[in-house]
Amino acid sequence: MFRSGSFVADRIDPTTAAQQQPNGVDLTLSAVFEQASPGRIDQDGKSIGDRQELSADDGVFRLQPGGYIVQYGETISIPEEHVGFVYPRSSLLRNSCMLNTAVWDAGYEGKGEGLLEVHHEIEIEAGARIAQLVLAGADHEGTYDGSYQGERI
Ligand SMILES: O=c1ccn([C@H]2C[C@H](O)[C@@H](COP(=O)(O)OP(=O)(O)OP(=O)(O)O)O2)c(=O)[nH]1
Repeated sequence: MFRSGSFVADRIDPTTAAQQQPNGVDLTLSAVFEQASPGRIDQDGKSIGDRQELSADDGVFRLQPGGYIVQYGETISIPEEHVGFVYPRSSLLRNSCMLNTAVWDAGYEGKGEGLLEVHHEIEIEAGARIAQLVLAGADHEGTYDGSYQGERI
């Protein structure tokens, strides 16, 4: 069962009333990066390539078509017996952009990242809402203990 927006809001810091939705909580855009060197995925391990942070122009990111790593402004705590999913705000895809996301594990805590695909030039204000986190009840063995645990908190 998916939990309500108010349940999700209690696991996100900070949150405002404007971020709370019926079924989840909106996440805001904190920082934008362009990948600058290759990463690597091995059978056992991985490394993340270098990246270059983009600066906002008068508080606005003006993004040309391409792929960008985005960081969210909120610390997310996925409670035990739950799994999290992040979806793009539909206004992004209505503007020819897409946010690619993965699974948010039980026990993870941190400010995560997503991949923003820009298919047509777009302007996004720093701090604007770009995504929504929902939480579903889930069985699991163990909790998240990987290299991203506690990132940026
Ligand atoms: O779109 C997403 C999805 C997940 N996460 C966070 C929460 C998740 O619990 C953590 C690790 O994700 P995952 O397990 O998919 O990463 P991995 O590449 O397998 O890393 P690890 O080896 O640490 O498990 O990253 C994000 O920041 N963005």
